[in-house]
Amino acid sequence: MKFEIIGAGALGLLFGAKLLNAGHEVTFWTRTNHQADLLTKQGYILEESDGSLHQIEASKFQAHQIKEAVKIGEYRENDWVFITTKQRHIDGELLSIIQSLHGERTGTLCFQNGMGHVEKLLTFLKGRQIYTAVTTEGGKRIGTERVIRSGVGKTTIGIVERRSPKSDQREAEKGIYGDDRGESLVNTLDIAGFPAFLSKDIDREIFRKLLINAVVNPLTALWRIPNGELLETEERRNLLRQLCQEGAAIYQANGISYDPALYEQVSEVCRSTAGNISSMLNDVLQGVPTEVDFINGYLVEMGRSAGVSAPGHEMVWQLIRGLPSTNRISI
Ligand SMILES: NC(=O)C1=CN([C@@H]2O[C@H](COP(=O)(O)OP(=O)(O)OC[C@H]3O[C@@H](n4cnc5c(N)ncnc54)[C@H](OP(=O)(O)O)[C@@H]3O)[C@@H](O)[C@H]2O)C=CC1
Ligand SMILES: CC(C)(CO)C(=O)C(=O)O
Repeated sequence: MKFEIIGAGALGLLFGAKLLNAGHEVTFWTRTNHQADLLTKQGYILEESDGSLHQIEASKFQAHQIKEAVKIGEYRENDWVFITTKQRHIDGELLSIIQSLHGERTGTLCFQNGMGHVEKLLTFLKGRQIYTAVTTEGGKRIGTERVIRSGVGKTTIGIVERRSPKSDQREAEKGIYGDDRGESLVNTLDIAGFPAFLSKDIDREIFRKLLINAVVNPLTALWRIPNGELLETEERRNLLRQLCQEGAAIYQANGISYDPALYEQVSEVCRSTAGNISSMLNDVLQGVPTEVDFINGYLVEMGRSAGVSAPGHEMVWQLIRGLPSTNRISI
């Protein structure tokens, strides 16, 4: 298969490496010319979860700056465009560039945590197949030259539909080739080494992950602790419980189904990813903007529109937004 990967960060490089090793064609589209140059000169290293190192030879793939896509990418005969940038990178400019990478039967798969990007994609890429991946894979990028797979996760994909009365068109598309295409991607990912599943109800997975991220990410980022340490004290567990309860009330008011054993589910994620630095803590430590607006911010707005207040989520949202980008005070 032919893959275009937009965003050669942690997740893009991880998926790209293993798809290349499985014999697929991969082109990386980077924000800067500098990164594309380095990748095409030196390749990069994948450090697997068992510590083994795999050199990804530069001769095996292409890498270009995204701005080149309009010139050289127009209507390529590709199978999939993977969007592996952060939420905040998906703006009008990127969306119109993404359009030029689509051939007749290209599918789009987006990997972002949080909410907001899907609606943008559905609006911009009208008539295209948009899939979402909900993944618990853990990728960490070290410079341009190395990506670490911190844990083997599970990747669930599904075709998304517009959450508005205009859903008829998407339903029709799904009927034509949606599930076949998804199934073939799931098999490809599985063979490449990513445990993958096709969901007929991807919204359920998306909302399940949204709540997990809304509870784990801001608290780990504020307390600067790995996920597992959230369960260590009564104070931390109490706040975890409060955020779960508020999330459940918001979902209930919006008619979104959720697992009643939410706290246990979140605790299980903390245990199974105990050593992980959450993506939000990682962003805070690197001094780059977090995805809190698309996670807790989104949840608070959902609550407001249904008349449900969520003081805990509102507070952690604002606390994260207010964090300084560097530690300026030393004693
Ligand atoms: N890492 C993980 O394990 C997981 C991540 N996710 C989600 O996946 C998404 C990506 O995460 P992650 O890979 O960690 O993020 P990274 O920050 O590592 O990667 C994002 C990449 O996108 C690039 N980029 C930014 N703007 C553009 C653009 N206009 N065109 C092309 N590339 C661009 C960035 O380039 P530059 O560095 O030059 O700015 C960067 O290389 C996030 O939404 C995250 O929530 C979900 C599950 C797990
Ligand atoms: C599941 C969790 C919390 C794992 O770290 C995650 O998705 C993240 O860090 O963004």
